[in-house]
Amino acid sequence: MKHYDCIIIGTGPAGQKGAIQAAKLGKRVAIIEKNPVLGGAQINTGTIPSKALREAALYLTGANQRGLFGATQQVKKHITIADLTAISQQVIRHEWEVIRRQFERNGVELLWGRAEFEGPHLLRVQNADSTEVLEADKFLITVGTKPARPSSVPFNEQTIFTSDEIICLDRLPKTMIVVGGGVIGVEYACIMATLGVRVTLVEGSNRLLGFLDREISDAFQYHMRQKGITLRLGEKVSKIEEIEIQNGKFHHLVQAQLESGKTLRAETLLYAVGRQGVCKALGLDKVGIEFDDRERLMVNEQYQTNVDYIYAAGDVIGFPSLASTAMEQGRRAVCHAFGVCDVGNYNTQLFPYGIYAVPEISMVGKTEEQLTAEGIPYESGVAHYREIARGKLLGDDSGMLKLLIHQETHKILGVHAIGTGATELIHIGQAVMALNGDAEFFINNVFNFPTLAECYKVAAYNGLNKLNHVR
Ligand SMILES: Cc1cc2nc3c(=O)[nH]c(=O)nc-3n(C[C@H](O)[C@H](O)[C@H](O)COP(=O)(O)OP(=O)(O)OC[C@H]3O[C@@H](n4cnc5c(N)ncnc54)[C@H](O)[C@@H]3O)c2cc1C
Ligand SMILES: NC(=O)c1ccc[n+]([C@@H]2O[C@H](COP(=O)([O-])OP(=O)(O)OC[C@H]3O[C@@H](n4cnc5c(N)ncnc54)[C@H](O)[C@@H]3O)[C@@H](O)[C@H]2O)c1
Repeated sequence: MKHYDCIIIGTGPAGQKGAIQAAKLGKRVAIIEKNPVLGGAQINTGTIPSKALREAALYLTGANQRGLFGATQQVKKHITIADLTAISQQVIRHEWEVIRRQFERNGVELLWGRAEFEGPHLLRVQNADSTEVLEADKFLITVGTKPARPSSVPFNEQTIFTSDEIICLDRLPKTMIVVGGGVIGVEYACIMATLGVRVTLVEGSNRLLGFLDREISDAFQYHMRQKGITLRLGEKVSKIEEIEIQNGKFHHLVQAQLESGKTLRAETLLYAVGRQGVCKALGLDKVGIEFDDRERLMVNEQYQTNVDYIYAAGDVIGFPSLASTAMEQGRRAVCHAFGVCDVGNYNTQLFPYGIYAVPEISMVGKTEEQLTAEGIPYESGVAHYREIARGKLLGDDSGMLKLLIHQETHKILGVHAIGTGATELIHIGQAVMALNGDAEFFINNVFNFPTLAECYKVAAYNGLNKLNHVR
């Protein structure tokens, strides 16, 4: 029987970074993957495909150029699904290769098959050709999640689908209903609307992306409506079915019945109401680990499950369920497993959110609503892209960046941005916050010009000027 120092289950971002970290510590490490491709949701169905589709849509339609050059910059008149998928497949293939080479270079053994615990320290790996039982001192479970697929929804992969299948559509529909206004729902609604698809988005709560600062989510909802997206907020879908109507000729449509009595019809429907774990298949009863009703695992601050030699990281442990945080969790879990304590301070509250909608949104730290609820005195400082030279050059007149500044200490408590480059811009604020910086940092330092980073200066002036009147 082969023996390893560490076995990692799943090659998504949490597994990848955990495996490389274990190899760098000189450990004998194997990583197991049940799918025929590497990279998990990050590379194959989630982060990279959706972001590649977004880039392709923005480029081919010229949507990111319109402000400055007018609406005539469309690169291609009739955009086909083949144009879009060609671009994302190219990126996906490149990413597979990057991961494969990283494993090879670092001596990580890659084994293909479905992993299942057989007993303490024993894991069975089964594929179409063979079954093998492996032994290890430590394990890291990074099996991720899959889209929720209730049996009441008649999924057919072509007109009623989840985010796993949207990237395999064989044609661009004229109309789409998106059920769920979480990050997946809003990102795809924006991409499709950019491509000229008429989108109706149904969200159960009264507001999209309720974790965002209210001013930003209000601005975003305005943008979505401006793009022609119909928002049905505070509405729940009670029934989804395929129907056939005769209107001169036969049309196959999808019909969504809302609890309020409304009926929606479209050519296609994306169902994006959250994700579900895959722990049932792991044989966790053999090692004494339990999971919750959504098949998520509980871990402590070191990412240990209740069985101390079995760790878990990434989406399988729930919030915040991001590729970015999954990578760091995987690395930290392995460091702890092998007694490496010097992994640097990590403020688990201070990770950024990047939402690749159109426009981009990003945030780090607290929102105005949270600070108010916690009784923390703050002032806001705002910069609008239209008053920043780089914003004008980019043709983005509606972007903005907001700093939340402590009224007494001037420390930065939160940064919120919407507009071009928001997901990159946020890291300047994140670094200043992590280093316990204040608004004066932005005033007293010189930034490249013209850049969007100037927003930080303008927002700091704006906030500090307001505070001068409070003294
Ligand atoms: C549409 C979409 C867009 C997203 N966009 C972003 C984004 O822009 N930014 C961001 O940070 N995050 C984004 N995410 C979230 C991100 O993709 C996930 O947080 C991340 O992939 C989780 O990584 P993971 O390693 O935990 O699991 P996964 O990436 O899900 O990988 C788990 C792997 O484990 C394998 N596996 C499962 N069970 C077994 C088993 N029994 N044996 C062997 N292998 C097994 C699976 O096949 C899979 O390859 C997005 C997600 C989706 C769905
Ligand atoms: N850019 C990014 O970082 C990014 C992008 C995509 C996905 N993700 C990750 O993927 C995970 C899953 O995303 P998601 O959007 O599927 O889930 P989610 O849980 O974030 O959102 C689901 C939404 O559906 C709504 N909903 C539920 N039932 C409904 C019904 N019957 N009718 C109408 N609305 C209903 C909920 O109110 C909720 O707003 C997230 O946790 C996120 O972290 C991240």
